Amino acid sequence: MKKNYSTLVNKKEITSIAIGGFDGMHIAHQKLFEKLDKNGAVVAIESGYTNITPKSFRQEYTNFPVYYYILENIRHLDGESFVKLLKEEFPNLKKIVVGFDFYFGKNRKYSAQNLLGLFKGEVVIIDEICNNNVAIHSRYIREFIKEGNIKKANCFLGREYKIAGAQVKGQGLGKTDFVPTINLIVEDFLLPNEGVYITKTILKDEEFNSITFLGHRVTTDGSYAIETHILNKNIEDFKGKVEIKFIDKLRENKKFNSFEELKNQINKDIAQAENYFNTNK
Ligand SMILES: Cc1cc2nc3c(=O)[nH]c(=O)nc-3n(C[C@H](O)[C@H](O)[C@H](O)COP(=O)(O)O)c2cc1C
Ligand SMILES: Nc1ncnc2c1ncn2[C@@H]1O[C@H](COP(=O)(O)OP(=O)(O)O)[C@@H](O)[C@H]1O
Repeated sequence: MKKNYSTLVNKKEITSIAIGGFDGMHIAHQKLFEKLDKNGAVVAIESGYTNITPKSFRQEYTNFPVYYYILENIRHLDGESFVKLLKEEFPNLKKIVVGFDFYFGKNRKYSAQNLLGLFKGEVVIIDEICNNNVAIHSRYIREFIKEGNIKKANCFLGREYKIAGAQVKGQGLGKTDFVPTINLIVEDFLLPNEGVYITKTILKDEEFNSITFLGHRVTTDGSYAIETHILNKNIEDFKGKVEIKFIDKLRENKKFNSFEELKNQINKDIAQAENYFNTNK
């Protein structure tokens, strides 16, 4: 896990910044961060639409401190005022790093190229970063997650897609009729589509191999649930924060004619997940 800047470093010490939305903190974003010096910082402009790394979750994926600015508060600025604001915020700023498609100011009128004339310091513009000729962008990662294409999403992220939530009470059926699961409620994060996933689950900083079901429990009460079963471990009444890292999708959600059929399928899912973990140690 990366640093947690609960108290951010003094902005006067910052000499370089990377600017953007940075939802996902994906591979291309990390390429920008590589151009920062040791007193670098990430300036994350919050659009309100971030759902891969929502709110303050971006800090987890970089060692540089992340400063958040609300897009609504700065989108009206002209080029000079935007650069002036950056200079006021970071008085010792010497270098700005942005990508080829960075636009800012009123009506996104100003481009990365305009920064070269506006900022009296070094401006680094990163060329488009691609994976197999496809540009890496958070909008594509969102599509992959939504369609359950976790492998592709992870490939663009450069890590496993992770969501966080809080434990909630389930139907109480898992333990007796199926397998025990931790049910959770997730806010802000984009959820993969309905189905069964090979996952890792983090409980109180400890990571466990797991299998996770997301979807409407069409075989039981029909309600939407996110529930994770920790493999080969008995977890008694866990309460608190739950994090889930997605590895791959196993199958779609399905309605079974009996609890017994669902239980048989769940056992098969578990065997498949175990097989994955045994062969990918
Ligand atoms: C690995 C796994 C796969 C599951 N697959 C399905 C499914 O395909 N269809 C379905 O209706 N419910 C499925 N469920 C959800 C069960 O219906 C659920 O675990 C059960 O209703 C118990 O819920 P509870 O934990 O709230 O008591 C699955 C659960 C797990 C753990
Ligand atoms: N594929 C990429 N190649 C180069 N730079 C990129 C790429 N994706 C984003 N950037 C840069 O990273 C910063 C954050 O961009 P942002 O718009 O938040 O990313 P995304 O396009 O993934 O949503 C911007 O300066 C942007 O120009």
